[in-house]
This record gives sequence, C-alpha cells and structure tokens, in this order.
Amino acid sequence: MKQVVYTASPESQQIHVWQMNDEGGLTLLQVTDVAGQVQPMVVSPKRDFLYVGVRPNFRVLAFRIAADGTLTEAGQAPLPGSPTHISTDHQGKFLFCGSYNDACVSVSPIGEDGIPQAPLQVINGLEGCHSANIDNDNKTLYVPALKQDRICLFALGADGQLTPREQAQVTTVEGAGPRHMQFHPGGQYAYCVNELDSTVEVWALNQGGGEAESVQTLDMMPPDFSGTRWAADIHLTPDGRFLYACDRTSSTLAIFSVSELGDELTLEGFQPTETQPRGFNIDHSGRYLVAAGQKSHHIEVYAINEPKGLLKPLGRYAVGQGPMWVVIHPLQA
Ligand SMILES: O=C1O[C@H](COP(=O)(O)O)[C@@H](O)[C@H](O)[C@H]1O
Repeated sequence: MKQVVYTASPESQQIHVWQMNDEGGLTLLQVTDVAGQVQPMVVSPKRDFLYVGVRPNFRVLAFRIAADGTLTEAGQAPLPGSPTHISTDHQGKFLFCGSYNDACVSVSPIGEDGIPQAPLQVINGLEGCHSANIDNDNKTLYVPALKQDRICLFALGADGQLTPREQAQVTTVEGAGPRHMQFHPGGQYAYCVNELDSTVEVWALNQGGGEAESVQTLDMMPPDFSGTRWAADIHLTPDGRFLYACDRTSSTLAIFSVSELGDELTLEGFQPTETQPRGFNIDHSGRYLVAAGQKSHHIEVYAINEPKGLLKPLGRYAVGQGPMWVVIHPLQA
C-alpha cells in the first residue's frame, strides 16, 4: 500500500509531505509553505482534499491532493475561532471545528467542489473545546469541553445543524480534561484521552439513541512517573485491536490492547518517544505509527508488532519547527 504522511509545523508555517514505503520508510516529497500557523489537519472522506486549520487569521485552507499525494492550495473559508481540531462528517458534506481558546464548535458546509464555506452554525459556551468527533453512523457528534470535564452530544441533522441529544452531555471525573476521541470499528465503544489526569476512558455508546456511559478508566502513565500529567492524542489501529495515547511531559506513548468487542482495554506497555509528542497517527495498514515531537522538531516512525502492539523504532526524520499534527493518506492503487 502506497501512503503519504502529512505533518504540520506551525512555528515554521509548513506542511511536510512524505511518501511512506511498504517497510515504513519515509522520503520527503514536498514542503508547502503556508501563510499562517498550520495546526489541525484532516483528509476529506473522498480523499481528494486536505483541510488545514490556520491562525492567527482563523481560516480553514483546502489543499487539493494530487495522485502522488502532493498538495496545491485550492480555496479557503473563515472560521469563528482559533482552530484546535477539525474533522468532517463521513459523507464529506460538513466540516467541524473545535476551538479551545474561543470555547466553541462550528459547522461549515463543504461545497460540491470540495471547498469549505463560511460556518452555518456556531455553538458557544464549550470551555476548552478540544475536538469534534462524529460517530460511525454519522448521527452523533461528540464534543469534549476540556475545562468543563464534559463531553457534549449533538445530533447531526441532514442540513448540518447540531441539536443537543436528549442526553446532552456526559461528565468525566473532576479535573480529567477530556480531549481527543476514537471510535471502535464496531461502533459500540469510544475511547477518550483525558489531558489533565492522563487517563484513557472507555465509553459505551448507544449509537441510534446517541447516548454514552463510562465503562472503564485506565491510567496511561508509567508507574514511577510523578510529574505533571499532560496527555494529548489518541489513535486506534484500523482493525480496532491496539490503542495508543501520548503524554507530553513524560514523552511516552502508552500501548493498550483492545478486547474483541471493544469494551475493555489492557495496558501492554510504554514507548519512549520524541520530546513533547502532541500529535501522532497510525497508517491505514495498521502496521506503522508516526509520532511528532513538538520540542524535538522530528517525527519518528515505529513498527506495530504482534501480539501486543508494542512499538519498534524504525527511523526518525527532521521536519519543520514545532510539529504537532500527523495525518496519513492512502494513495489509490
Ligand atoms: O494542548 C493544549 O491545547 C490547548 C489549545 O491549544 P491551541 O493550540 O488550540 O491553542 C492549549 O491551550 C493547552 O494548554 C494545551 O495543553
């Protein structure tokens, strides 16, 4: 499988485009200079655009993805706040943006041409809004508000309007700070990394009804750790068997195996990684993990090994300054 890795480096205002070979090796294809600090990124469901949030002039940029994975800027649209996280619904009709500093989530329509437009809805009052996560059946948007220790549940309408679900929110323990989420392929469970107490929480979902219930919370720190906990990102292998979460103070990746149903995690080990890993991702074959060091200005590729999902370092590469977001895109065969 041919794949391309995109890394966003806001301090040098660059997106690096890397070709990934079958053995997990990377070759630099392109460095795109961007007018602004590039942060969250997501590939459209049709895999023809990379959407990138920039600041201080809050906008989403749309880059057309060529057959070899290289990028050409094709359009842009305003955003209502500093983009902390962007995502789309599974049909590629709407783009969601969560803003931590501006405490809001927004919905922007995506035109037939693939270019996002101005927001059609902005929901305020979400203190520390850190991400917007659509469930597998494209019906419920889960929005963690980190500073309020809650995850808000919104129904997504056909017109893109968000309406609070009957169960409008679920809460974590005080001071947990819910941040980023992943959904099990079966759709019955989601996993949330809590930034402030560095835990991973398993949520049982009632997909049709848009409800959630906490069923397991696991510490993700090495037992001898005594510093300030500062978790960031979370990702699941495509087959749902292994889950990873990173902590920035300790610069570690915690490794979990996932039960077949998705309801139970087992901590398998820890992998020391690049300094201050704020973003990482997993390739589409589920064989490689790529982590970015916000303070090392490098990315590192790991092989995901059976039977426990432990990681083996394969190679590290210099990128731009302050890399903090990683997206992996499979090229058409
Ligand atoms: O990782 C973090 O994210 C928030 C928001 O980040 P921003 O890039 O959208 O400004 C940040 O303020 C918080 O301190 C940090 O832990």
